[in-house]
Amino acid sequence: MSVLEVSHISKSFGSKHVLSDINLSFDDNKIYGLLGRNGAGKSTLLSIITDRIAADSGEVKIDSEDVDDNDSRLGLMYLMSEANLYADGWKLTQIIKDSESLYGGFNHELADRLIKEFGLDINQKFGKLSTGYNSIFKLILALCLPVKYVLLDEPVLGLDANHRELFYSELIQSYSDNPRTFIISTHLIEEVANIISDVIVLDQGRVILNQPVEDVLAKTHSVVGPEKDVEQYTKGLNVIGHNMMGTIRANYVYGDLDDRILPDTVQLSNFDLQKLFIFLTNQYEGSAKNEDQ
Ligand SMILES: Nc1ncnc2c1ncn2[C@@H]1O[C@H](COP(=O)(O)OP(=O)(O)OP(=O)(O)O)[C@@H](O)[C@H]1O
Repeated sequence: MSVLEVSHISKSFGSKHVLSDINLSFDDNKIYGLLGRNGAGKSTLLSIITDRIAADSGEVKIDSEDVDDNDSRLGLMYLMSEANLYADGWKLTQIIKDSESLYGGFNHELADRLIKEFGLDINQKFGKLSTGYNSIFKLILALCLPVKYVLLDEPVLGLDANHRELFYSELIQSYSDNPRTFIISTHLIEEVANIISDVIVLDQGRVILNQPVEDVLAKTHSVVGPEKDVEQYTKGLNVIGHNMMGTIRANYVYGDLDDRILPDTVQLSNFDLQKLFIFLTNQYEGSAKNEDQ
C-alpha cells in the first residue's frame, strides 16, 4: 500500500497567505473530492503536490520519498489542470507520443474509445481546440497514462452536460477496471457527490473537513418543525444553518445527536454534501470550523 503524504505545506504569494500548514494523506485506490470556494487554494495545493510550484515550507512524499525534483515519484502523478503544458502548434498525436514515452506507457485502446465517444479530432493541433475539447483531450491523457495518482483540477471545465455525464461514467469505468487514486477539485459538488469516497474541504487556505463521505453525511441532520420545538430540540447541538418557511423552521445540524427525545412535531433527515459545504464555508451562524479535521 502506498501513500501520498502532504505535511505542513504553507504557501504565500506576496503578503497573501494562500495555504497554511496543510496536512493530508491520500490512500491507495480512493477517489477524493477536493472542495473549496473560489480562491480557497485548491489549484495551488495540487500544483505544489505535483511540484509545478514550490511551497514555502512543508513537504510532499510518496512512500516516504520526497517528490521534490524526484522524477521517479513525480512520474507516479499526472495533474490535469487549466494551465496548458503543451504548445499551441503541437499536434495531439505528438503530445500523446511524448507523454507515452515520458510516463512509460499509454492505454491506446481506452484512448481510441474515448476519442470516438467524445468526437475529438485527434489530428487537430492543441491550440485549435475549443475550451471543452481542450479539457476532453487532457482528460483522455489523465485516464490513459499509467499513473497511480490522477489529479484533476476542474476536470469538466467547458464540457456540456452530455460530455460531463460521459466523463463521469468513463471515470467510474476506468477506476473499476484499474483502481488508483483520484483527487478531483471541483465546484460541481452535486455531480461528484456519488463518485467520491472522501471529501476534503479547504477554506481560506486551511483544511476544515477531511473524512469519508459516508461518515460526513451520517452527521448531517436537518431538523424541521414548529420553530419553538426545533429550537428546543437542537439546543446545544452544532447548528450550522437554518431556514424559515412561514412558521416552520429547519435547523441544520452537523455532528452526532445525543439520545435526546425527538418531539412528534419534529422531523429528522439527513442533508446533502452541497448544503453542508455551503454552510461550512459561508461562516453561517455557529461555525463548525474546528470539527472533524
Ligand atoms: N501565481 C500567483 N501569483 C499570485 N497569486 C496567486 C498565484 N496563484 C494563485 N494566487 C492566489 O492564490 C489564491 C488561491 O488561488 P487558487 O487558484 O489556488 O484557488 P482555487 O481554490 O483553485 O480557486 P478557484 O476555485 O477560483 O479556481 C487566490 O487568491 C489567487 O489569486
